[in-house]
Amino acid sequence: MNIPFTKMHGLGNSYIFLDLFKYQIEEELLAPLAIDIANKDIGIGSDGLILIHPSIQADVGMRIFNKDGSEGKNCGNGLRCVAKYAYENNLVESKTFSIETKAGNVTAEIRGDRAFVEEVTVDMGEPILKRNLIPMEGNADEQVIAESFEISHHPLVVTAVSMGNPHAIFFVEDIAEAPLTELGPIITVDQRFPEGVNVEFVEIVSDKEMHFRVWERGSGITQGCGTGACAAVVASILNGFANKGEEICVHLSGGDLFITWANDGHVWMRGNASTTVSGEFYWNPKS
Ligand SMILES: N[C@@H](CCC[C@H](N)C(=O)O)C(=O)O
Repeated sequence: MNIPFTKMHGLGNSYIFLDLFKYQIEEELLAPLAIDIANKDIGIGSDGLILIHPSIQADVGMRIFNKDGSEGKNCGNGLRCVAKYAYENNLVESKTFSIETKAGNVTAEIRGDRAFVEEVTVDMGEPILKRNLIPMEGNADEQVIAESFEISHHPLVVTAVSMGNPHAIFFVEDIAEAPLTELGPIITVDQRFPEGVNVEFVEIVSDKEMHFRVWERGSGITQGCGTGACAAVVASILNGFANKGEEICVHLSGGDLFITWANDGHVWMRGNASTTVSGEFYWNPKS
């Protein structure tokens, strides 16, 4: 099979994008395709696969598959890339449009023109804080704010937030010393999170700025995670480290994102997106 693709990234969090406005791929091929195409040795190399597809309920649709072939419900960095692709490729008419995700519809706003989208702002909707909806085991209606979380003899403190996908946030004194490599792969599959979890370590610099590192569910360490940055800002406000209604700069390994948890409850994400290469992937599904 020859599969046309575009590789894009948001702050180094890279995905292979397939334009399903132009062709279709059978459903059962998507997970194995994600695994192969994301593999740097036999494929192209990326943190996963994203489908840009026609939508009935929105102007354009997005589906995201992690590197291990599992499907996520949302992807912040992917959304900015989808918005850039959709506008630059005339899939949408205006600079403000809706994108369907498995977690619901969001609204994207473009800064730039058809030749080059410079920046995208996304209204990510409201964070989900009820424990059973994150989901995390325990008392269904409670929120998970600064709760003791013992793992592998490490006495951690967790705040959990869903942005349509689950995030466990751990505040640390020094981001350089965060036990991401050691604990990321253990926490992400911890049974207290029945659907797994994206794991974030965050160092607060001030009420306007934080450092952030992530172990993504299904993909491992990545340069950044847009939904994770949103969740980290919500968690920092829930813990009293920052304020609602103020834009906060999140320093990810691959660059900066600007996040606001607005007073109406919606989370706004502002940042760039980049296109690196387009081509055809020659794929033998059986190999
Ligand atoms: N990198 C993404 C999130 C991708 C999905 C995530 N790994 C999950 O399984 O929930 C982002 O930028 O938000």
